[in-house]
Amino acid sequence: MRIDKEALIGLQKQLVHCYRVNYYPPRSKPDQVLGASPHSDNSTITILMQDNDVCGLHIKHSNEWVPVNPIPNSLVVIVSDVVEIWSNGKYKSIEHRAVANYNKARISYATFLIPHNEVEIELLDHMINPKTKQQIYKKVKYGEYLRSSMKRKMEGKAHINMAKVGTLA
Ligand SMILES: O=C(O)CCC(=O)C(=O)O
Ligand SMILES: [Fe+2]
Repeated sequence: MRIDKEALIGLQKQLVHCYRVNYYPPRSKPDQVLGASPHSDNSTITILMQDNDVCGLHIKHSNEWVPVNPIPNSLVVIVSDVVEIWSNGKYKSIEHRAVANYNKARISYATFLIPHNEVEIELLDHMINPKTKQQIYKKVKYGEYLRSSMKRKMEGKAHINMAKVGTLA
């Protein structure tokens, strides 16, 4: 995003990490249950650790669900909504879901890096395309963005619309 590390940390005002452990019990009919519904994360970035040998995470790519199979001793870094807003849609938050497995339990550990509640997130001026000058996102207070997205049920990326120009918050 053509921004140095210190400035990036400054934009968050405070480095807050939220942590979630997801447990997907074994299923006899995995295609009839959904582990985690399609969503993008409302954080800045998410760092995910998955079991070394149990698959379950899928990302949406070109309108298809693509499995992200675990690579031993590796972490998955997920670009999330705040980066999409800062970059005016250039770096998109990735839509993902988790599916259950036949007779096999899975655990994933997610760390969400989020800005301080009072921080106003808005697109960075230098991320505006000089040709189109189009501004996709408006200024939103992170705490309000977080609360508004948590009030909704997870429906892909529908919640990021509240930060779009022309949408009444
Ligand atoms: O279990 C997974 O692989 C995904 C979990 C997830 O998307 C989340 O906790 O936000
Ligand atoms: Fe997620």
